[in-house]
Amino acid sequence: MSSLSAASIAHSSRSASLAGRVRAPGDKSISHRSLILGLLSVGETRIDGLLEGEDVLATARACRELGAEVDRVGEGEWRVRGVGVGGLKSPGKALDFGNAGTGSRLMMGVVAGHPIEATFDGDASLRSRPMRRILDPLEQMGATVVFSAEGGRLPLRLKGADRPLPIVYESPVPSAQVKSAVLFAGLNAPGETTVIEREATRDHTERMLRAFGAQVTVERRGPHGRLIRLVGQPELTPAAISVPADPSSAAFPLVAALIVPGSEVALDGVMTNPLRTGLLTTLQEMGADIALTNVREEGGEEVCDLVVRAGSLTGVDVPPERAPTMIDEYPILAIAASFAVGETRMRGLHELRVKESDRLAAVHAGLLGNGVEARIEGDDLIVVGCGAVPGGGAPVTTHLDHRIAMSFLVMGLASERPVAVDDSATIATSFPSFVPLMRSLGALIDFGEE
Ligand SMILES: O=C(O)C1=C[C@@H](OP(=O)(O)O)[C@@H](O)[C@H](O)C1
Ligand SMILES: C=C(OP(=O)(O)O)C(=O)O
Repeated sequence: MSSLSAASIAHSSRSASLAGRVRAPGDKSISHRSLILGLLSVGETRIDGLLEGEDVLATARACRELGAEVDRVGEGEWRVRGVGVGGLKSPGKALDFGNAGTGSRLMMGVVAGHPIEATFDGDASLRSRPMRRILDPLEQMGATVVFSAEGGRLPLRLKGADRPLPIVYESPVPSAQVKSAVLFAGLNAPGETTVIEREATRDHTERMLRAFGAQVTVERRGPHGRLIRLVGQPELTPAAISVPADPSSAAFPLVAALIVPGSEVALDGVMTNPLRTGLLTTLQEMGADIALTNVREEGGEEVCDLVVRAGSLTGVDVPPERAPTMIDEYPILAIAASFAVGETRMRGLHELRVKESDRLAAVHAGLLGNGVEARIEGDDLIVVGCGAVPGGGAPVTTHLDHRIAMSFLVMGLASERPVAVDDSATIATSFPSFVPLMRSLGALIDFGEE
């Protein structure tokens, strides 16, 4: 362990049964979009339950640079006084999005639809991620890349279109970020902007645009796809947004409760938008004891309280078409799968290779190191659970990836020996309260080497 930087090493150790009732922080996707739609409306948008993670804070700073007044008035309570579609100004300095794919890509769409210029930058992880998938449609709409690193990567400077063209765009990748960037650019284009997706991805942009007064229609297209139409140049009116708890963050205490024997944990107000529930479906197929109680609506989304009890799990086959509904949850599913009896095959995970890290490789390496049999076949990850407690004991390299850090810290709560991650600071990008929340349930997580 001596090769790891001491500052943010963390480790988790085998814990007694977890118990309690907690609420995961606000949804990251909705938090980014709340600020951006606030910027694009005229008047005051009031946000409650905003995720105050590093990724979202970078979006808040970018909104200020582009002309909005953005104020924090209490814990998770924010006010945005926007400038309206068409009213943005060029930022005086580079927009630094840190680790955030969503913030940077959605904001590229916003800038592309305005006659302004902005430089986008980020950390080493974000600088390595592909941006061509976003730049291709935005160039078709009239935006220009003034400069970029190799392959269209960050840092890059984008000049927005003087008169953005409404386009019909069929995305070659299943990505809510691509869809949202095109729709945000289309807001300032005359006429109808259309996005066709072969596989439906999270629809928060569509739902929230409607809540802010834009005309958006959605049709089914093929067995899994959708066609989305947006009428450009609306006057967006501010909305009051109550951000529901993030299912992608709730996934960590959820899986911890399943694998630590004797646990019973309640997770309050978890969003159950059907395009985000792939992990719940999969865990239930594995035999997990998860009750969905008190189903209700919050902030235009269905939410419920989950009651989770530890128990045995069985390996399953996860079909590729489910990937968009659980794309960020595969690392923690792989941890659940290592405690299950039998093989879990997760199919069609090519998109995992271009997240904050190559998650397919990072998960595979972490599992092997900690004594779990796993293999990669093409785009599939196969985890061979033997129904027993994994050995643990090996340090995990997180590659600036918050979900790798949290997943392996969960693994250590039920492994024979502690599991350490080399960088827990990265967790603050999406779940700054992860360690205290997990400790409040009884999880043994500590900083430094064990
Ligand atoms: O639109 C969003 O809020 C997100 C979309 C997904 O990315 P892709 O669009 O690259 O699949 C997801 O991985 C990310 O955490 C959040
Ligand atoms: C992929 C993720 O986020 P982003 O693309 O916004 O960096 C994530 O949070 O798992």
